[in-house]
Amino acid sequence: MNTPGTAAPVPAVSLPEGVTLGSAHGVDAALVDTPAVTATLLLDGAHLTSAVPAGEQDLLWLSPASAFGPGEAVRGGVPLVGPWFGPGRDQSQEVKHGWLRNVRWDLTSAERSGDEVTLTLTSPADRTELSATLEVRLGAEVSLELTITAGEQPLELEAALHTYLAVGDVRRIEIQGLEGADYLDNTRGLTPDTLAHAPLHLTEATDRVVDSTAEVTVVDEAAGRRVVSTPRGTSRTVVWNPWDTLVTGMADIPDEAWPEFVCIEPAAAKEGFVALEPGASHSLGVTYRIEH
Ligand SMILES: O=P(O)(O)OC[C@H]1O[C@@H](O)[C@H](O)[C@@H](O)[C@@H]1O
Repeated sequence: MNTPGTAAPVPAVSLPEGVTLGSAHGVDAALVDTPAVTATLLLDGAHLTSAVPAGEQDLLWLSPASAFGPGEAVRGGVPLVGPWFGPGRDQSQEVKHGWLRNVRWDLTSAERSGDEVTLTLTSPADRTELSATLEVRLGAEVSLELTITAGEQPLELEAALHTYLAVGDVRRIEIQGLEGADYLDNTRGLTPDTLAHAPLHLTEATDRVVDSTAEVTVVDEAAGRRVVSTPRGTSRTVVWNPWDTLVTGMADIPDEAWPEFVCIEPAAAKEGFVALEPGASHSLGVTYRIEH
């Protein structure tokens, strides 16, 4: 077995042209480079940290101050949240957002069709309360599908794809698709509220669990693009940015970097959790498309 960051891991699966196993940020990673896309996926947390469709800027933001390595929660990209969200529905969990992002995953398949690559990873077998599979499709569009299967006990599953979308300036984006939806405001102790019947513009620290399964479009004038986020198998969409007020308490985001991202998180969270009988599965996914 390799020590992360010292040598390329030996692939247990055959890798198509355009996919290599190597190192990124000092840890083991699957690296994708085809005419359609370049991407980096860390095996710690099955964490997609970069996805650059040809001719585009990175879909994803990654903090220059992020930690990397076994057990670390990477700041940016697409952290996998689950099997609970935040502190859990009863607020009792010490590890925020669950453990999926803190464990090492196995790359179990890498396939290429044309210039599109699909990577499949599985959660470690010693976590028996559930097994999880992440399928990441990388091409002109970027798609993730997280499937969770309960172990021998019923599982009240919360999960999210905690995507950090890179934006030109979060103060100038427009978020379309959530108009009129109910939400819980996590900056006000989960107070229930309702979004206006108008596109959303962020003006302050925002942490909202929105009761919506709709497609969301982030209109990013500063970057000259729109990012369309199409969720599947979700019950909620979380919108988060710490702004200048909350970023000061976060060691892994430089104080001046908060305008560079918005988290739009397809989720099954809070009362939108999924009740799984032993052995039953649920899939939650999202597809990203960049438009001009
Ligand atoms: O710092 P973490 O654990 O990655 O979480 C970041 C944010 O993630 C969001 O999903 C939560 O709604 C926020 O409350 C939280 O602050």
